[in-house]
Amino acid sequence: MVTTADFHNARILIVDDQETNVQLMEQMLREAGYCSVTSTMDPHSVYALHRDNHYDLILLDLQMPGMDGFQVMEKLKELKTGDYLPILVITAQPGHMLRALTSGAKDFISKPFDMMEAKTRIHNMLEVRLLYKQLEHFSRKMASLALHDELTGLPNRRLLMERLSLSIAYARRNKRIMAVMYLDLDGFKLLNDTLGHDAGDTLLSMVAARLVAAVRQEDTVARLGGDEFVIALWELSNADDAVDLASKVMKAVSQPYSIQGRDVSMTASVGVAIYPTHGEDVETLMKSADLALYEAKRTGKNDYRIASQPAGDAHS
Ligand SMILES: Nc1nc2c(ncn2[C@@H]2O[C@H](COP(=O)(O)OP(=O)(O)OP(=O)(O)O)[C@@H](O)[C@H]2O)c(=O)[nH]1
Repeated sequence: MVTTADFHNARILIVDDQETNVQLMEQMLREAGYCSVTSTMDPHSVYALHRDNHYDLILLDLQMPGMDGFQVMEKLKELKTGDYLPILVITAQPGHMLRALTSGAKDFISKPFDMMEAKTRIHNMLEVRLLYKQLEHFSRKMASLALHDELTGLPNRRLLMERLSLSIAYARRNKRIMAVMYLDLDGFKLLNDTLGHDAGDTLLSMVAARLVAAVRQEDTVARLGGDEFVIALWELSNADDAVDLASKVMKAVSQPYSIQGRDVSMTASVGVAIYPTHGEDVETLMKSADLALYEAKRTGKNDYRIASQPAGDAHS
């Protein structure tokens, strides 16, 4: 829904070579409650102004010397943002209306204009533009939610799988090694039970930030849900790097936390699987890392284990 505040804060640009017209329009918009109104008398500046300010409405005079409104609209199309161009043309020539509409204008106001009609057309156009922006924002959010964990903002399982596939393909082609690190917090349930779910959420977000800080930018830190995280290590120089990284990640997690004014300690268990030794595809690598993690948990937690063999071979 578009609120009154959205309307009042809408960014409006007036483009007219006649100062009196600009003043009249500015006054009308100000009286109607619009707070973010700017103007230009130079049609050549509209392209750069809109590129930088993303106006919600451009009130465009069609007859201007040097560059007319039609040329301004052509130029604006070069922005190629796939965006809705919010142009309302103002013209004294009835013959220009159809041409303006087919050139990209969304609506028009005829000069001399009736105040009420002009205000209503401006309001209606802004409503469409603001709804369009909300829809865009919403669909971006939905797309991001489909691939990210809402609490921590980290990639979710789906995005992790995509990144792992890419990482394995890269390692295979370049004859490199990469690794999957599976991490699960120790005794997280107790923290939830004693300090509450909100404190648990805060800790999960803090752990996420520490994991991201502990690895390289090209690595992927994902949250699978609950207190389970997986790190896809894009490329390793040698298998020993995985051991160093497991220690580094565990150390990062086990630094004290301050949550709701209390000092909280937490540790993690880690299982590591290395491509190609412990698996040559996503599924086997994940399974190998999971089994190694299970081993670290079983033998006392707060420790890491490197997989011993590809997951599928464990039962053979
Ligand atoms: N605060 C919070 N808790 C969650 C969330 N998702 C899952 N949990 C809780 O996380 C806990 C994870 O359980 P476990 O991993 O089995 O518990 P644990 O105490 O860490 O056990 P170990 O791994 O054996 O050390 C459960 O209590 C879940 O209810 C969440 O988004 N936020």
